[in-house]
Amino acid sequence: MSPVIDIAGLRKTFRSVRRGHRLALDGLDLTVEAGQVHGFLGPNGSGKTTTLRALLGLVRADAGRLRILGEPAPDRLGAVSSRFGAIVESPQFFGNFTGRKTLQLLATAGGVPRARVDEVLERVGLDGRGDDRVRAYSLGMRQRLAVASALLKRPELLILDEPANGLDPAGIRQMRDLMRGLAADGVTVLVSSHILGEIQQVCDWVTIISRGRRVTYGPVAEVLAGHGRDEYLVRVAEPTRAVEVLGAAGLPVEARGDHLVVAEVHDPGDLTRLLGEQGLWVTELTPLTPDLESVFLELTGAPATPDGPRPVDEAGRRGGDRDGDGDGLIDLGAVSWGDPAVSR
Ligand SMILES: Nc1ncnc2c1ncn2[C@@H]1O[C@H](COP(=O)(O)OP(=O)(O)OP(=O)(O)O)[C@@H](O)[C@H]1O
Repeated sequence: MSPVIDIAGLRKTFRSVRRGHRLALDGLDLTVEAGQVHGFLGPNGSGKTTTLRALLGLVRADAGRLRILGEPAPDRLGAVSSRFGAIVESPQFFGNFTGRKTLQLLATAGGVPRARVDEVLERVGLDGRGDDRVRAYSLGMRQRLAVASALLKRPELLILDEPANGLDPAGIRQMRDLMRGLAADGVTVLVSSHILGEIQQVCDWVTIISRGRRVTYGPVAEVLAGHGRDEYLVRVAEPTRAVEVLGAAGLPVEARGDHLVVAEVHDPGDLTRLLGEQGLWVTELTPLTPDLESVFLELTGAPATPDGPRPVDEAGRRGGDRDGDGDGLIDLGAVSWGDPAVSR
């Protein structure tokens, strides 16, 4: 089966008279197979949003292959537009409308039966709040409303750009549960995020990019294992003497609290034998697996920072909302229907 998203050699340079040329994508590759919950990670400015915008026909790439659901993008997006949903821009909602009314309007515009509105409200956990005005929604609820709108057409693929940005821990957890639920329903999800702990919990695959290029990809567990440094956490009765013994054997060792961290341990049996021969009995021995945060830092040279694109609806609050009362406009294009034509 062909990949759901297949991007190869994608290049994009932004040219501006004032700021000159900026290479945003430098031959980027991204492959997402059906059924994956695929994390798309990279530092600020590494090209994640530009990649997604190019895929959706919102920006024109200079070179490269873009395919979505087997069709070349952007030329044949129309043929598959009913099969995917995307939240890549900042959707703005009209604050005076209820969540339900908002979705009903979007359903009508998209030719979706209105009965579907209740289903998606329930799917994103807004069923109890569907009759509240959007202006009373928290940021997390607005994010979930945006996801609900993208789900109206029962997409088999959902593309989410920074869905957890700006959310508090409870909102992040709800978004995580929502993505897990979608995955359980068989929806393929491509999600970009800076919140790597979340990605590690939710995604089974990951692609990490830096400066417009892919630097690693694969199943999360494999990517983490591939960057392990054979480190072990050791607890031993006489740590000071253990440091001497291990150091003399050429193993890098450092004290961490009342434990030792020993690196370059290819066989943990060697470690227990070395210490045991000196009468130092190991009471605890735990392999240290790197987390996504440390792998990300190692590969990109940059920490994952949370100040990415504006979260859902904030654009409406900042710029599109002249009287400052939280009313934005419903922007059908912002919540992409998989038809990039309306978003341009
Ligand atoms: N419309 C534009 N005009 C000029 N430069 C742009 C434009 N859009 C993006 N860029 C530049 O392209 C590069 C990649 O930006 P992009 O928004 O794709 O990165 P990103 O990985 O999504 O970053 P973030 O996580 O901060 O959103 C950056 O240097 C950015 O400044």
